[in-house]
Amino acid sequence: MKVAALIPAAGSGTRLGLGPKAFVEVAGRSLLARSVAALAPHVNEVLVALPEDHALPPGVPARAISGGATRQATVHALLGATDAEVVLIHDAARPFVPAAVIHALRGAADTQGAATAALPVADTLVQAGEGAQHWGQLVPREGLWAVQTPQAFRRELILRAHEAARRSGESATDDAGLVARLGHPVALIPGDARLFKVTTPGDLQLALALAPVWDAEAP
Ligand SMILES: Nc1ccn([C@@H]2O[C@H](COP(=O)(O)OP(=O)(O)OP(=O)(O)O)[C@@H](O)[C@H]2O)c(=O)n1
Ligand SMILES: C[C@](O)(CO)[C@H](O)COP(=O)(O)O
Repeated sequence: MKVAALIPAAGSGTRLGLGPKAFVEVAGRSLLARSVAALAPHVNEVLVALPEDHALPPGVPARAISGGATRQATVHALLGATDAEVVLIHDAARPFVPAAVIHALRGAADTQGAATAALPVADTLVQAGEGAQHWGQLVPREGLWAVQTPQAFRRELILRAHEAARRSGESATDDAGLVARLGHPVALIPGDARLFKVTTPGDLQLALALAPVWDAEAP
């Protein structure tokens, strides 16, 4: 069965403030290069979507297309550029991807069609009340998970979910959410704290601290 890794990397990195985020380097390797290197050994092809005016850096073993105006549009373009039966969709902005999570997702996609990495929420949650920064109502955290990537799908299913969203004009912050909207179950696979998304300057500091440990453990 042909499996593809699809890596949306076309974002502008506004919150990080260092230009297109996928090209930002952590300990000598870009976020994009790290994500590709983590997924490539587990799939038959790697496809990345880049900002329109950017080329794939040398030495990154992938095929590149141009992304869209939103993450959802970018993933839709990636889905149209592969004929793989199973796809692993993974944010370039999550550079540390444990192999065990990839294996678990692959298995779940084969048996259940759709699966995402996710972690049970560990903090107290509150809905802000009047004024964005005032305590409103406590949100019980039991049963709540924070969703990560990779997310794994039978391509036919995730493509159907994206097409349905296009037709209805709906958007979602991730791909598993679009599948759930079809009424199809999505398996929650325990992710990993190291799969955090590099979104803000603070996240980049965490990535810089983790990289030497991660690189020392890499096979
Ligand atoms: N039009 C877009 C927007 C986002 N992404 C990708 O989706 C992932 C998650 O998005 P996010 O962390 O929000 O990245 P940016 O959109 O670059 O960040 P910001 O919102 O701060 O601009 C990233 O790998 C990003 O490159 C994409 O491929 N195409
Ligand atoms: C796909 C995602 O990483 C799952 O948590 C997340 O929804 C992306 O959100 P962003 O607003 O594009 O950063």
